[in-house]
Amino acid sequence: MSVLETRNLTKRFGDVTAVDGVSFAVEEGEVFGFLGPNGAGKSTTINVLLGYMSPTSGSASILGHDVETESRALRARTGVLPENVGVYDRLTGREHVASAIRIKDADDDPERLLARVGLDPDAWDRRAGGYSTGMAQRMALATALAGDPDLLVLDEPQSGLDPNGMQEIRDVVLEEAADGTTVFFSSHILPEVEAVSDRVGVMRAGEMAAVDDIDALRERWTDDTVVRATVADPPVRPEALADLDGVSDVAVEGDRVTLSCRTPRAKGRAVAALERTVGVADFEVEEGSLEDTFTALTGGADAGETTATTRADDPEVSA
Ligand SMILES: Nc1ncnc2c1ncn2[C@@H]1O[C@H](COP(=O)(O)OP(=O)(O)OP(=O)(O)O)[C@@H](O)[C@H]1O
Repeated sequence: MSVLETRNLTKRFGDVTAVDGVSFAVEEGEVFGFLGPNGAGKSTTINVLLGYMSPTSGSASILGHDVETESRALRARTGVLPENVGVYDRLTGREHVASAIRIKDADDDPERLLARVGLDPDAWDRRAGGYSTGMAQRMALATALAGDPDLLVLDEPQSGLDPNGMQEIRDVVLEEAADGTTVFFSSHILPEVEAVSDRVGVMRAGEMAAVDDIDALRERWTDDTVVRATVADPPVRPEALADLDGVSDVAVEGDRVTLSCRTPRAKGRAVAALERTVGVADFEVEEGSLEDTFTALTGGADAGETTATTRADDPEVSA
């Protein structure tokens, strides 16, 4: 069952089309990474999904509830960590979490939730007005977890956190997913998305540029993986290697061979072929990263529509 679904979702602000006919679905129990450069339309999509603003056209549903007409029902089963966390300065962390539990009509223990997100117990009874950004972020995540939601929507959950804090968020996301919670995780921090997501959707200039699982995206969009080997017993015959499935380029210089491989299997085949024929004394592998994928899909972190990169041979990416 799709926990979250959009159909041709469009949101305009005057002349600006922030979200332009976006359709995608998030399935039950998956962690869906939502990527895109600044201004791509991620927050607007999330605001429409949570019923904070109406779409100009198209529709969306969460947990079977229409986001426009049944936003109250869907919010009861959804935990949200918004992009800009607002705190009530005079309330303590404990009071914030207790209030979220009350609103959800749940019976969680506030201390258990605060401990899960790594907020220092010394801070639980201090006013949140004095919290650092990272502390407020942790507290907000604890409120999002109140009532054991079926869907967690996390908008840039790691902003303001140190590496330790980012690791804690990652752990919470993975624990929630293991528990069957569906997680919609919006972030610019690519390694974090890569570490927790089953699939990713990449927005660019209001459109969904691609939706796929991370491995498939990487395979289609990153540069070749490069294998650099020193062989034990030259000379190397480049023709034999170039014939291997998935090997796109071979360069030989004395006992050094550089192979460009389209797929992980091609990499394995190439090293095995070298070992069989001339022996491998040493080798290193340079993998294409998700960073490259992201750049290829969006035309760079700050790119607008005009500089975005597209591939004419990819049916999922409109040029
Ligand atoms: N309330 C608004 N009024 C007018 N334009 C808006 C409004 N909200 C968003 N926009 C515009 O819509 C586009 C998409 O913005 P949005 O905030 O959804 O992108 P984003 O992907 O979340 O970016 P970021 O990662 O920087 O938060 C931008 O061009 C933005 O300027």
